This record gives sequence, C-alpha cells and structure tokens, in this order.
Amino acid sequence: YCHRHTIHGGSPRRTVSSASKHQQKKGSGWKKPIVGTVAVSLFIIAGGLGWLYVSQDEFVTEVFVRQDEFLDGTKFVQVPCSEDYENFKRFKGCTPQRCGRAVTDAVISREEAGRMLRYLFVSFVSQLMPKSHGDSELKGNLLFFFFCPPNLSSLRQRIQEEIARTFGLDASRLFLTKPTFFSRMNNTDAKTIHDEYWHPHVDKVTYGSFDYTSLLYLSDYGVDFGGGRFVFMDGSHNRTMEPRAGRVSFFSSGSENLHRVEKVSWGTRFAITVSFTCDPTHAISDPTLT
Ligand SMILES: O=C(O)CCC(=O)C(=O)O
Ligand SMILES: [Fe+2]
Repeated sequence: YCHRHTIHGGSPRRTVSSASKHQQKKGSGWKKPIVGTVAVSLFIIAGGLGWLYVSQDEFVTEVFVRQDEFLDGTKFVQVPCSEDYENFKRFKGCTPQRCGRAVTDAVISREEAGRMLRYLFVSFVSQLMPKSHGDSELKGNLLFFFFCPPNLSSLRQRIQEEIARTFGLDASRLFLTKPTFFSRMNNTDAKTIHDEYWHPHVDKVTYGSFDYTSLLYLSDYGVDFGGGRFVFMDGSHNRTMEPRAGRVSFFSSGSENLHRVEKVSWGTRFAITVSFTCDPTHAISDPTLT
C-alpha cells in the first residue's frame, strides 16, 4: 500500500513545482498544456505501475474450493493442455487429451482419512520403538488389531476410477507410479524429502513419469493448520485449493497445472500424493502398510 501511495502522490507534485518555476522565468503561457500532458502521462504511468504491483501480489487470488464447503460431486475445470506430453510416448486411452483440475469430497470419506492418519501415526510410533528379534510380527498384529488399517488398494482404485471418469479415460490404462508418498508439513521442519514444496513447479517436469497427480488430504486447512493452501498458478491469477480431510484433488501433471503449496504457518498438514502414469514400464504395485 505504501509503495503505491508514493508513486501516486510523489511524482505529479514534483512535476508541477518545477514547471511553475519555469513559467515565472519565461513568463509564457504556452507551456501549460505540455505541463498538463506530462502530469497526466506521469499519473497514468504511476497508475500502471500501481496496478502491476497489485496484480503481482496475492490480491488476485481466487478461491477454487474452500475448506468449509463439501463437494458431493467432482468440481472440474478444464484448461488447455500444454505441449509437455509431446516429448513422451503417447498411450491411447490415457495420455491427456483433455487437461484440467478437479476436486471432490465424495470419493474418500473423512472417516477413512482419519483412519489413514491414525494408522500412519501408530506405525510411525511403532517404528521408533526399539527393535528386537521376532517381535515385529507381533507388533504388526497388535497394530492391525487395535487400528483397523485403511485399505490402500481400495483407496487407490477409487481415486483412479474418478480420474478416468473425469478425464474420459480407460481406468485400466492408468498405473500407480513413483513417487507416491505421505507428506507431513509444518513451519519448523519445512525441509522434508520433498523439501521446498512452496516453490512453483510442474509435476511432469519434476517427476518425469507422472501424467495425473492426485492428492488425498488428511487434515483441515484453518482448523489443523494455517497456510499450506495448494495454489494453481495461472499467470498473474492464482487459484487456491484449501485442504480438507478426505478431500481428493487431481489434475493433469503438465505445465498447464503449474502449482505450489503455501508455507505452513502453524499446525501440521498431512497429505498423500498418489501419482499415475500412462506408461506401464513405470508402474509400481500398491504400497503395503507395515
Ligand atoms: O501437498 C500438496 O498439496 C502438493 C504437493 C506437491 O505439489 C508435490 O508434492 O508435488
Ligand atoms: Fe506438485
């Protein structure tokens, strides 16, 4: 705000005072229109700079989906495909011909997201426990007994089918690919395996084999953590997606979906990246819970 104020207020005033000195010396009135023109031009330039300043800022950020809304269907926005896919072998019924981004709260329930998070937490804690021979099986059985584990294959399959339905693909031609990972973000240890998540990036460029990226969120923006919104960067126009437990967001992985994640300012943000490829040679099998 201060910056803009200086541009608007400062320049024209300076021009007028130097111009009036000029007039006193020469005593001619014909320079008045020139002074006016210069003042108006400066004003327009200052206005333009001010507008640029504002448009660079996050002011032109539109909320694509809010945390507190429940999407009982899939909200899809089509965007023109980038040329990224042309550098790769094309696979019929899979390689994006229609590109875009989508969000749904109807594929995975909040309850399932909660179970997933509890399970990840418990298995993480159990890994911290000292290991001794022969007890790992017992530990695993205890885990399964007390914490009904989420069915990863079922979760993956439902996400895959929704991607196929939305983009008009043959679901059997999509394959889970690496890296499919669990992420935990907070403001103290921002540097994890996928460090610097806040930088704008293109998944197809970063990870190569990706054709469709999906994210399953396990915690709530504004409730469990602050910051950490997912941002689609469309030039000067940004569109944010607010994570919600059980929410699945998915998009074609090319540069039509340049994105970043805002830095988490408080609390902890949990998500799982589930990525798909069209290339069977990059396929991986479903991860197993240990
Ligand atoms: O966690 C997210 O919302 C997105 C993370 C991301 O962009 C990535 O891992 O490539
Ligand atoms: Fe990404």
